[in-house]
This record gives sequence, C-alpha cells and structure tokens, in this order.
Amino acid sequence: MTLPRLTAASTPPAALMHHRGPLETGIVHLGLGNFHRAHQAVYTAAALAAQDGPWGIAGVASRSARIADSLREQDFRYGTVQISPAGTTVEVPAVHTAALVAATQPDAVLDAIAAPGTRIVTLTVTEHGYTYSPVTHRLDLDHPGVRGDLAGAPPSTTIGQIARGLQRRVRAGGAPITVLSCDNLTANGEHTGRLVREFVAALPAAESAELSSYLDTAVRFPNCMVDRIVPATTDRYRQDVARALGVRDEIPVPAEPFTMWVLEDDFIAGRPAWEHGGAVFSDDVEAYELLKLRLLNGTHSLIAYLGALDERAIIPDAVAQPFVEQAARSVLVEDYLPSVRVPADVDLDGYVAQLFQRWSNTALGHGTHQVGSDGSVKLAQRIPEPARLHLDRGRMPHHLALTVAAYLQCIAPPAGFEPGRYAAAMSDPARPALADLAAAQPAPQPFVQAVLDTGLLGTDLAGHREFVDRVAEFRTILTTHGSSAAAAEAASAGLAVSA
Ligand SMILES: NC(=O)c1ccc[n+]([C@@H]2O[C@H](COP(=O)([O-])OP(=O)(O)OC[C@H]3O[C@@H](n4cnc5c(N)ncnc54)[C@H](O)[C@@H]3O)[C@@H](O)[C@H]2O)c1
Ligand SMILES: O=P(O)(O)OC[C@@H](O)[C@@H](O)[C@H](O)[C@H](O)CO
Repeated sequence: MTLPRLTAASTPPAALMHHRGPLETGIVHLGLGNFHRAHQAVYTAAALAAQDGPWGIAGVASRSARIADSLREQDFRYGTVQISPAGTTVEVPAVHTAALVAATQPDAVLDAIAAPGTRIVTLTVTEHGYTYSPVTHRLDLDHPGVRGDLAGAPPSTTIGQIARGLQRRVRAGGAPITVLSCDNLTANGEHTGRLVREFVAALPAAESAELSSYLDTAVRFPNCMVDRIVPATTDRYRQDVARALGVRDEIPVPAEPFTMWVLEDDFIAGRPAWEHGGAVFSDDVEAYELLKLRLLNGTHSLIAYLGALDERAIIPDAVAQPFVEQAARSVLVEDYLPSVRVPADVDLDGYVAQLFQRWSNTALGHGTHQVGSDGSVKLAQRIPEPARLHLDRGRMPHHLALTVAAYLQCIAPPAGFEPGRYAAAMSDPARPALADLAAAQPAPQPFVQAVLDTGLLGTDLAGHREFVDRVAEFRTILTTHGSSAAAAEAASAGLAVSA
C-alpha cells in the first residue's frame, strides 16, 4: 500500500509538537542537517507550544537541495524519531517556514539575514564549515571561498554569508540581531564572532568601518553547549515514521532520548522561550562546554577510531568490545577529566555512567565513520590542552597519544595496512595531505613528527619529543598487532604510572 506523503494535511494532530500558526520567521538557520532538526527545532517547538512568538525558522542548506526540496514538498514537516531500547516515538516539530539552498540562492540567504523580522541567525555547519585554520584559529584568508567572499562574489562560506548578510542588514536599517553557533566548538559564540570580525577587518576600509560599528553595538554572539546524539537518517527511520504516523516521510531525523542545551542568555533582539524544552541559561557555559567537548566528544572520537579499526560499523558495537570500553574509560577519567572543571550541578559519576549508557544505545545506529569524520579539525580543539597539562606535570597521557595514533591509522594508514571500510568512509579535509606525508615518511616516528610539525595539533605538541614518540609507538603496534593490542599497551602503561 502506498502511504500518503507527510504534509500539513496528513500530519496526525497528536504528533504535532505545537498548534500555532501560521508562523512568522524570526530565525535563519545555516546548516539544515540532522542535528538542527532534532535539537534546536525541537526546543523551538516546545517554546512555541508554551508561548506564541515570531519564531518560525528559515532553514538554509549549504549545497545539497535534498533536504530543502523535501521540506518544501512536505509543508516543512518531518518526524523526529526518538530511539531507545525501550521503544520508538515520533514527533513533528513543524517550526520551519522556508528552506533555501545557499549554493543556488545566495541572494535569498542574504535577504533572509537582512530581513527586519529576523532576530537570530543560528548555525550547525560542522567544525569544518567555519573556514578557519586549526593552527592559528584565525579565519583562513587563503581559503578560496573566503577570498571570493571578500572580493564580493555571492558568498559561498558561512562566515562570508553572515558578514555579507549583516552588511545588507545595516543598509536596511541595522536592526539588532544575535548570531548563535550550535556547533561542537570550544567557545563557539566567541569563535564565530572573532571570525566574522576578521572577515570584516579584511574588507575595504569604508565597508569595514560601517560593519565594525554595527557589530560593536547591535550584534551578539553568545556561547552555547549542545548535546544530543543524532545519527544520519536511514530507511529504517523512514519505516518507523510510516509505522507510527501512517505517512511517508522522506527526511525523518533519528535521535536519542537524552538532550541538553546550555546557553548564555545574551539575545539582543529576543529569543524563543527555549527553557520550555529544557534549555538551561547560564553564565558558566564554558564549564559545560569543556566537560561535554572533552568527556563526550573526545572519548567518542577514540571509540570511533578504535571501533572502525576493529571493523565495527556503529558506536554501540564498538563500545561493546571490552578493550574499546576500557580505553574509553581511561581516556575519559585519566586524560580528559583532570583538564575540566565540573559545573556545580553536575553529578560526575552519574554523568559518566550516562555517557556509557548513551553510547551503548544499540537501537541508535551512530556510525563510527560519522563520529570519526573531520578529525583534523576536531582533535586540534580537544587534544592539545589536556595533553600539555599532563606533559607539563611529567605524566604521559597515553590514551590521548593512542587517540592521535588511531586517528592517523584510519585516515593515513601506512603502506600495506588496510584500516577497513569504516575508516575508509571517514571524510576529512586533511586526508590527501596526510596520505602524502604517510607516503613520504614510511617510518612511524618521522611520519608522526612530520604530521605534528604541520600544526595538526596546534604548535606545542610537535616539540614534545616523548609525546611524538609515544604516538609513533602506538602506530607501530596498531600496524603490527592491531587496535586491541594498542589499547592493551596504553592500559598497562597507564597502570604502571598510577601504581
Ligand atoms: N549529530 C550530532 O549528534 C551532533 C550533536 C551535537 C552537535 N552537533 C553539531 O552539528 C554539526 C552538524 O551535525 P549534523 O548531524 O547536522 O550533520 P549533517 O551531516 O546532517 O549536516 C551537516 C550540515 O552542515 C553543513 N555543512 C557541512 N560542511 C559545510 C561547510 N563546509 N560549509 C557550510 N556548511 C557545511 C551541511 O550543509 C549540512 O547542512 C556537527 O558537526 C556538530 O558540530 C551534531
Ligand atoms: O562531530 P563531533 O566529533 O563534534 O561529534 C561527533 C559526535 O561525538 C557527536 O555527534 C556527538 O554525538 C554529539 O556531540 C552529542 O551531542
């Protein structure tokens, strides 16, 4: 039987998260991927259910028209499929009012940011989408897209879109606006604000002056910490929606039950009452951010690399291997935990236990290749500071070294080593350059030294000979004896130190 397509008319009222309408657009979201649709959109629906407001979201996809086209065909409806071993529930947020594609509609994107009704621009464009150098943390002025955006081409980068959109906004009256990054980046708001300012500073003087003063007085960039595991969509989730709602949804989003959002309450032009969805407004976002980025995302990366090397397709299957679980606990407790401040209201033991439960959610097929992608941008934010902290105290962070070695083994394996299909499926902008280095430097030590000399993990770690050697030793063990043996070596070295 052919089911009707999910649309406004076919949405079962009980699945709708709110019954307001028609919505006025107050938010432009850049990065119309899965995470936004299962996180911010769901909080916005909860806010609208509790309180009316002009908080419809115009979503902007970067290149692919697939989600934008389907959203329009489905009257901006899609299901969020909440998955746990206990069962599956489906809800329809229904908060989008438009769907644009930046690559083909650059002018419409700038108009949307400039529209006086727009009060917030939000972003989930991946760590890679910020066009900055992981070495200097500054806007990459050599990036062809950034150069084109500065020269006045229709903007193709996120930072170019924001800066050019704000420029159009100033010229349309300069109403205040908040830009909110929801990506997994340390101090994501500050970082975004700094990159936009660097873009503006590189413009001709008159344009730069006009925009700088607008940025100073009428634009805010609050930080926030986002947390919810949202894997990629597969047919299985389309079938879940079909079963639960009796409709055909081409673009459902799977998500775990857990969700968390901690934000600085600095919205110059107002905001939805996201607290009705459980969002927390705090002056101490940094502590939540570091806790999450290191304990969750940092550990997640190690699980993904060891799991992929062990031919595990999904995170729950990876963490179910005792050697992966042991390595995850060690990197979390021994290497990351001493580098973070635990916020007063977080019960640490409960938080850690919950992380392992979340990673073990077998009903949620989070791919090791998805979590392991873009390591060259992510690890630079997560590894160097904790590693330096330990090295400065005279302790080797064995599991951070293992994380780096396992990452390199997935992305730039030595000649003749087959890292497996899940490692091969990890996308990473540095893959070609790292592969060239692996070909040029076949021996582990010179290879690792050459990699760290590129600034892949910032500038300091390349000078820590012992750390470089440790990563190289793990590369040798990974190559000759596999991921389980490398994890065993890290575990025994960690024990020897603590004994
Ligand atoms: N998925 C999760 O579990 C999760 C959880 C917390 C935070 N996040 C954050 O959200 C981000 C996106 O995750 P997702 O699940 O939506 O991924 P996704 O693959 O579904 O979507 C990625 C989005 O980023 C955009 N994008 C990718 N590269 C870009 C570039 N170079 N410039 C501009 N836009 C670009 C794409 O157009 C797409 O809209 C993550 O990188 C992370 O920072 C994700
Ligand atoms: O892309 P990353 O490394 O920032 O994150 C990969 C996963 O760790 C991430 O998607 C988590 O599932 C998410 O951050 C949970 O909130």
